[in-house]
Amino acid sequence: MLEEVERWLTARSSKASDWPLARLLDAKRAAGARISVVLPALDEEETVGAIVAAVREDLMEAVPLVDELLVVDSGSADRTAENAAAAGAKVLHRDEILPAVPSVRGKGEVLWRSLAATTGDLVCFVDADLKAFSSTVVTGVLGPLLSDPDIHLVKAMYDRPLVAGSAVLPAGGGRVTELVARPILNLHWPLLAGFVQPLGGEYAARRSLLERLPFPTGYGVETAMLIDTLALVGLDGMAQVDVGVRLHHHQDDAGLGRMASEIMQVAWERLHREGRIVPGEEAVEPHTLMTQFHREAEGFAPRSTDVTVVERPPMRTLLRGQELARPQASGA
Ligand SMILES: O=c1ccn([C@@H]2O[C@H](COP(=O)(O)OP(=O)(O)O[C@H]3O[C@H](CO)[C@@H](O)[C@H](O)[C@H]3O)[C@@H](O)[C@H]2O)c(=O)[nH]1
Ligand SMILES: O=C(O)[C@H](O)COP(=O)(O)O
Repeated sequence: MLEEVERWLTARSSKASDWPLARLLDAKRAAGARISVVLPALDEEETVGAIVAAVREDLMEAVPLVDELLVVDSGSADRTAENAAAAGAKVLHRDEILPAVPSVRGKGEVLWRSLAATTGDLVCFVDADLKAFSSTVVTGVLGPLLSDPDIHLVKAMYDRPLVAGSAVLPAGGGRVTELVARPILNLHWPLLAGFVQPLGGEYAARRSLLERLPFPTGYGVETAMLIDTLALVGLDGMAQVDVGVRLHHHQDDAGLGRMASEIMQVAWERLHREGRIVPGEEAVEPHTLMTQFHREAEGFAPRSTDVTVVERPPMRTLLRGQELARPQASGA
């Protein structure tokens, strides 16, 4: 590990219990900051309601910490939107935000759109598939931002059990993190090697940072955010907070393979932008049709999926000079 990372780990790591509510409320009042919590959600009817209810009850009704709670529906076919609204969130379908810009699929797309539909100076993102959720995830990642103006992005860190059938193994989750993202970051951005959960979906940031970042529309969004934030604010502008244990819905191996491809593309693209990959005379673009196999009665059947990464420009460039019509939300 680089010495700088060792120093950063000591200086910029904390625990959720280091950030009690009373301290955050004082800091929020002093800073005059508004706080938005955003959940990106695609077919999360089983879990979204409990997460919304916890944030609403603990951080909006019991105390005035969170000012705005938005679920962005990423095109769900189930009752995600209804359940989120019933639990007390504002709910917007991705197509209702910036309607003049046609939507594409993906998590990064809805995170990007959420910036145009929220007003918080601080924005906290939380995945909508978390089980046994505690609102200390939100207070934890807000803590360093509320108490230190030099911090711009705070990621949650946690243990990652792996649920396999009815068994819950205490570790082993975060397979793409361990097999793809961590090796890439260590190889090419060793300053980011101290992040325990670089891919985690629970983090908070200043709007002033988020609106300056490009957003890959899919699962490359967290990898891009770490690399681009490092370039914009430096390692000391980032922090991480231990929030305990995280249980979530696991994707199958094929889904994780496609996620890994997107993460690799986002990383290669940034190496290219940083001038670290110099193309030969005949540059060859990556082949972005990914072939995977499944067993059928006759043998292995190939299935190809387009894993092309689309990138949205920094929201600031889009909003500049434009009057944004804030969309009407369903639910509270
Ligand atoms: O097209 C999509 C896909 C996902 N989601 C939501 O995004 C969140 C995370 O998606 P999920 O499929 O559960 O991701 P993971 O397999 O858990 O992937 C991990 O790694 C990804 C890559 O960094 C991160 O985006 C995730 O937040 C992180 O949990 C969930 O609320 C999803 O409903 C969308 O809104 N739209
Ligand atoms: O962060 C990751 O590596 C992916 O979300 C996969 O996580 P899982 O192995 O816990 O499903």
